[in-house]
Amino acid sequence: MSNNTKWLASVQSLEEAQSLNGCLPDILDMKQPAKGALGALPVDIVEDIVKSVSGRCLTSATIGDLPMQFDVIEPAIMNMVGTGVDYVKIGLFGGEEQADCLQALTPVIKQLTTPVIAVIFADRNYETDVIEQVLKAGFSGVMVDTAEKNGRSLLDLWSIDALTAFVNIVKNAESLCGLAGALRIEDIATLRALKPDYLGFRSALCPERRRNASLSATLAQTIASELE
Ligand SMILES: O=C[C@H](O)COP(=O)(O)O
Repeated sequence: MSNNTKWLASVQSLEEAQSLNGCLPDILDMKQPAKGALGALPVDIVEDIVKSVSGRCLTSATIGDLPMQFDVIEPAIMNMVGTGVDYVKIGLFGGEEQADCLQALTPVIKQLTTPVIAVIFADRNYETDVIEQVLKAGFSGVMVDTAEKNGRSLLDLWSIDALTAFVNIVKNAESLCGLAGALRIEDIATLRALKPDYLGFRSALCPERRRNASLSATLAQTIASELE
């Protein structure tokens, strides 16, 4: 919720996390890109990374690309909370069950001390009041990302007007606001001008934007410098 846009880097292993020791992001995010947009890493790997980071930056972890069913999502949130991560991120993949699932999750999310971030997707369809539903459900932040990792970026899918409206609604609700989705280093200046709290990166950290490959600390350094 500050005026300076920070950055989030998604890593898929302890080795990748340690390769960023010289230029840690504001949020070190843990996910398994090969398993989807928000593919989950095993909890023991998340625990190892949280220990290795040891409070030098914030951490987040995703729970996987899961159906919008309370009985599936609630235990996955609790498992990830148990790792000691600073934020848990859950993807809202849309569909008829989503509104009921959000309602059922509300008391769980509100009583957790670990903040939970909702991720919506620029390439999914939602009820028109989805952001309001998310804000009411007690999430500490809302990110927009892309569900299909097919090369189309957030800026290919949403206009600047739509992004501005999103950032303003989320920030006016005093909730954290993040933008992600195959962002390119060249997009940083445009997106930063909208004043989101975070920009999130995976593809841009990887040589040739191959998000399942290993990330490059040099690309991470470039992103960090752009955001300085
Ligand atoms: O949360 C940020 C995501 O990891 C972004 O991944 P991406 O840049 O490959 O779309």
